Amino acid sequence: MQENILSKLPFGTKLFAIIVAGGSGSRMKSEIPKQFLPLNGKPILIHTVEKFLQIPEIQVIVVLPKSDISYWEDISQTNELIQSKKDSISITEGGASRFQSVKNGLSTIHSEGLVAVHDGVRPLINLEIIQNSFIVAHEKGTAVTSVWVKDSVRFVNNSSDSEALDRTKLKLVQTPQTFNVSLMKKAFEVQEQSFFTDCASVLEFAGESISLIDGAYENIKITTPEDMIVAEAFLRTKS
Ligand SMILES: Nc1ccn([C@@H]2O[C@H](COP(=O)(O)OP(=O)(O)OP(=O)(O)O)[C@@H](O)[C@H]2O)c(=O)n1
Ligand SMILES: C[C@](O)(CO)[C@H](O)COP(=O)(O)O
Repeated sequence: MQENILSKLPFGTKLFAIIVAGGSGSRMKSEIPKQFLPLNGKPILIHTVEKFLQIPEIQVIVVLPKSDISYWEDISQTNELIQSKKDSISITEGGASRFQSVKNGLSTIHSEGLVAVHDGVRPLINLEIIQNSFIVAHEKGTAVTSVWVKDSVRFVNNSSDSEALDRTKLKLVQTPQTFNVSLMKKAFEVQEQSFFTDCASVLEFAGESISLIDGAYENIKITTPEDMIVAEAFLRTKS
């Protein structure tokens, strides 16, 4: 049986997950928002929410565009796990940017604890990474999932000038990105900046140091159509 490493947290520590699914999926160019595309017969967002519901004591906040909330309610009605954990899930309206969507989710949290922010379109996340992110966020305040770059990388100065970067110093950032709730709330009081591509950049701007934890290469963000093929292939290896 798998060890529940979350039992190492102080008794009563409140755990939250903000699953951001408030985007429009413009790069996917699909008819329905990409978070609802079926992956092995089940909407991407349902796969993702199910992963977080594996933690018994968690409160999950799903952030969606206003126009998609009733669609989510329809599709989640037939999901046994989600129906059995209805009291552990709430829905919040998204904002114009990822930063705003996260901020809206965060504003629904009114107690101390730890909060994991995860892209609704990263359905291949696993329980071990989620649990580890909570443990490290408890110890250090921040825990940001990442993997080492595998390819060679070049920094492009302009169309005729680029230079090699040292890939042993480069990591790709994923989600979950997990934080102490009050640290995160304080950091998100700031005015939004154009370089806020994730929560780590917001916390860093607020002067916090970012602890990196190991992610997984399979924890891809479904962004463009070929990502669906990759995600389906990964899921097949698990069934
Ligand atoms: N206003 C926004 C924008 C993005 N997201 C969420 O942030 C995650 C990562 O964003 P991305 O993959 O870029 O999603 P989209 O913004 O939907 O896609 P695109 O950039 O191609 O339009 C997604 O789960 C997305 O739904 C969000 O909650 N609110
Ligand atoms: C948060 C993120 O998934 C980390 O890699 C990424 O920054 C989201 O970026 P996007 O432009 O919103 O897809």
